[in-house]
This record gives sequence, structure tokens and C-alpha cells, in this order.
Amino acid sequence: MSLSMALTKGRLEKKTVEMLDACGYGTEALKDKGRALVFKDSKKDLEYFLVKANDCITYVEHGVADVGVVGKDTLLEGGKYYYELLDLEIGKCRFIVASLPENDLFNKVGHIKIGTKYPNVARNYFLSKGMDVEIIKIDGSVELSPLLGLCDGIVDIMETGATLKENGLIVLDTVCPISARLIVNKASFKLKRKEVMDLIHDLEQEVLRNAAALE
Ligand SMILES: Nc1ncnc2c1ncn2[C@@H]1O[C@H](COP(=O)(O)OP(=O)(O)OP(=O)(O)O)[C@@H](O)[C@H]1O
Ligand SMILES: O=P(O)(O)OC[C@H]1O[C@H](OP(=O)(O)OP(=O)(O)O)[C@H](O)[C@@H]1O
Repeated sequence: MSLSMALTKGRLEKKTVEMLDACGYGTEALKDKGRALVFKDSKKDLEYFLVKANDCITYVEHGVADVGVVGKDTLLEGGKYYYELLDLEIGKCRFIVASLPENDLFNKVGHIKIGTKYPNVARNYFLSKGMDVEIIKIDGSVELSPLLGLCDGIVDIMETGATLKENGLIVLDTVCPISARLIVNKASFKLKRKEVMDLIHDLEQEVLRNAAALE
């Protein structure tokens, strides 16, 4: 049976395609893609489509995609009707809490405002600290919000730390590490078990090879 795979476009796209390539999959169409969004694997019975991160979960939950590759950040923010079966160990970064140095929100008395693209992650984090904060949803350039006084601090993704540094923000805490995960539709896992397990096995071998290469 054929498998359909939702890939998160953007930062994870190239690394995911490289992994599939290294596993011997036929991903040429994904590399020379123009404006197309659906691609057939040239070697395996597999179809790919490229979507935004949140939509990856939606397609997998609805069974339109049997499997998907999406960041743990997106999984933590929303969606739950899927199995998360493999850490691909690509797209590594982390969720952090940051602020201007003079705005140490953990020692602030009174109302605290947090800017973030990830309101659920931020709310859960501060609840776990016993702090009642106001969450302000921001869609991008989150680092700008404390600079302009919209909020006291942010919960955002940090990879190299360059964006924080260039904007004079400091890390106050790490919420959790992030990496890309393989998620699987629950029905597909039953009905296409062999195909899904073969894919997981192939990717798992590549995760191990990548880890060994780093040692
Ligand atoms: N430095 C980083 N910043 C953001 N995401 C990163 C970073 N490094 C790895 N990632 C991972 O890549 C995924 C996709 O990020 P990307 O910025 O391409 O899309 P996005 O968050 O939907 O942003 P945009 O709206 O700009 O397309 C994230 O969900 C995260 O898992
Ligand atoms: O630690 P760094 O390597 O600097 O990376 C972190 C930055 O990258 C992401 O933003 P992105 O470029 O996706 O733009 P956005 O703020 O518009 O989402 C993230 O939200 C940070 O701003």
C-alpha cells in the first residue's frame, strides 16, 4: 500500500529531504520543485506534500497524510490525535524564556506580560512555575516585543542565539529542547503497519548513522 507523507516546509524541509535521500528514497522532485506542492517518490511507493508546520499535524490527524515530519515545538503547541514515533534529531533548537537584562521577570512583582508565537507552551511553562502571567500572541519577530515594551519577556525558539544577542536580550531559562519528529496517523499505523514500520526503520538507521558520525 502506498504511503503519503506531509513534510514541514521551510527550515526543516532541506534536512528532511537529505535524510530521505540518505535512506535511498527517490526525492529528486522535492529538490527541483518550482511551485508544485505534491511529489511522487521515484523509488518507493510514497507521495510527499509540503505544508506549514501546523497544517502537517492537521493532515496527519485527518488521515490525509499517513505520516508527517514536524517540529516538537509545533506538537507541544497543539494537536494530539497522532502517534509520535521517532525523533529524527534534525532541526535542533530549544524553547527559551528571555527578556532584557533589566527586566528579570522571575523577580518582578505585579502583572507580567509574555509575548510568544506559542501561547500554550508559554502558559503551561509559567503554570508549572506557579506564575500567573498574561500571554500576548505574536506571529513573528517575537524578540521585538520586549524591546518596544509590549511585554516583559518572551517564550521563543533559540537556535544559535544570534537573534537574542543582536537585540540585547538574555536567556532566563530553557523550557525544553526541540527537534523534528515523525508522527503517524493512528488508523494508518494499524492499516499500513508494514509500510510505516519500514519507513521508521529506514529513518531510524539514518538517525543512528548521523549520531555515529558526530562521535
Ligand atoms: N532557528 C529556528 N527558528 C525557528 N524554528 C526552527 C529553528 N531551528 C529549527 N526550527 C524548526 O523548524 C520548524 C519550522 O520553522 P520555520 O521558521 O521554517 O517555519 P515557521 O515557524 O512556520 O515560520 P514561518 O511562519 O516564518 O514560515 C520549527 O517549527 C522548528 O521545529
Ligand atoms: O537563535 P537563532 O539562530 O537566532 O534563531 C532563532 C530565531 O529564529 C526564529 O525566527 P524566524 O527566523 O523563524 O522568524 P520569525 O521570528 O518571523 O518567526 C525564532 O523565532 C527566533 O527569532
